[in-house]
Amino acid sequence: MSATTLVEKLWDSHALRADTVDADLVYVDLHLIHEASSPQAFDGLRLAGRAVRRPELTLAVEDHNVPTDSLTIADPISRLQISTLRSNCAAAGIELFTLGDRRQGIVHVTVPERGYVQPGMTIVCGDSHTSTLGAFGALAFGVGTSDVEHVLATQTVAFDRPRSMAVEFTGVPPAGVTPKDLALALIARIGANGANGHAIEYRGPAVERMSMEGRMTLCNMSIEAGARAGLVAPDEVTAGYLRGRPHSPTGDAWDRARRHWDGLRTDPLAIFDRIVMIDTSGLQPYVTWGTNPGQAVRVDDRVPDPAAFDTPAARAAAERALAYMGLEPGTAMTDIAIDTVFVGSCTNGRIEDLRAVAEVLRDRRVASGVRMLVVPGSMQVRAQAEEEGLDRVFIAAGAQWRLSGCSMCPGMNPDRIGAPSRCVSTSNRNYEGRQGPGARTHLASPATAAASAVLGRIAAPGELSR
Ligand SMILES: CC(C)[C@H](C(=O)O)[C@@H](O)C(=O)O
Ligand code: SF4
Repeated sequence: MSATTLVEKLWDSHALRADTVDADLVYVDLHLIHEASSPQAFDGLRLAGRAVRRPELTLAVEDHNVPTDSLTIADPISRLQISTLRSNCAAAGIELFTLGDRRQGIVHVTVPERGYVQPGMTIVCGDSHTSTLGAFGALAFGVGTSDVEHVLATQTVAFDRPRSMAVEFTGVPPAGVTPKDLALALIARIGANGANGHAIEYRGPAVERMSMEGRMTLCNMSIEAGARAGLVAPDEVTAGYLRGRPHSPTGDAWDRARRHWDGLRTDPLAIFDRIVMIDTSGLQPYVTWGTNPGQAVRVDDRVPDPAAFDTPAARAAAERALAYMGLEPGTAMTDIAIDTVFVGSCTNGRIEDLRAVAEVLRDRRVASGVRMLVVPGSMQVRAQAEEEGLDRVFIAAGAQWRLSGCSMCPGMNPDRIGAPSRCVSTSNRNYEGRQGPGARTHLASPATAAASAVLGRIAAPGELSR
């Protein structure tokens, strides 16, 4: 048998190879749904007179439209989205983590935390950042709403086989350089479309040493490089994370699962369509200056001059981005004043992220005139943070400590910011108006966001080292 990559192994064990049509038919082990992308899918199902094929392999979460300061949904559109999800799930017998439930949170944070996501699985959700779950050595990808309907009806999805790309992170990252910085550095290097059509396997010593939380951050951002999925081969770190979670296997089933997971790796002689190598020992914290995640520089660098870009398209994109962002070429990133800081999202709303923020904020204050929201990625993260006393650090510093949800990441709930706000955000998207009409977003790591909150301007975590 020829040597294969991990993605090929997962694909071959779940896909019916199509000879006559363009796409393969992939069996879905776990289907996740949320209120923002599922209503039309259920409508379609009803119109066609079909039932949900495998409700027990489907899980639903309320996350995009929920408020994070109250259990009451005041906004009528959000209320409708949520009540629609509730009635669809009740009618189909689908388990739902509702607002107020201790299992509620952002789908990509709470579901893996509960042990549902295991190596070797195929997982889809009508949400691009489903790639997060590839951190477990699963093939996890986002699908459109019409695909959600198809999965509900058949437990399969038609999909083109992705091309394979290896991203190898070597070396040891310097202090203050986090998985988010690795992701931003990668996208700055290859561009926001650099991995189009590919599934990225993250490898190398820096990934092997990374926690599951860090691997999820990395896989989450794969989409922002244009990739369809990102994944990491399962290892001891994966098993250590999964052991004892509510839905992890136990007893003999655990032993069998471990043996299965051991085989889930890329063969030594397997060939990737593309390989990118990045030495992490030379990296610094990154922050975006523009309106796509690839428009990023080191925090200690300057806003670039559009004239310096290679192609007319890149020059035009940079000019437009700078106009929207209200920035002048040559300005030091650390001279850019900010008024909002958002810590949270499926990229950086996990416990390690909150610990990193608390470490910076302890015995310090958020600068006057800066509004800072700290929003746990799940209610379990919230409970854990409170057990560790992190909430008290945030509140003492003057930040707001919230319930869980997508919050300020997508501008789809009350946590919106308006023009002319400038926000350092730990989320993953910075296009025009993403966090609210006219809002300007600078993507960065939790540590960078916290340092920026304290100094009232974009700042590197190292500027506040103790
Ligand atoms: C609303 C949802 C479909 C969307 C996505 O697909 O990613 C959202 O989560 C986002 O981050 O923009
Ligand atoms: S936190 Fe942001 S990126 Fe993640 S699922 Fe919610 S809206 Fe999408």
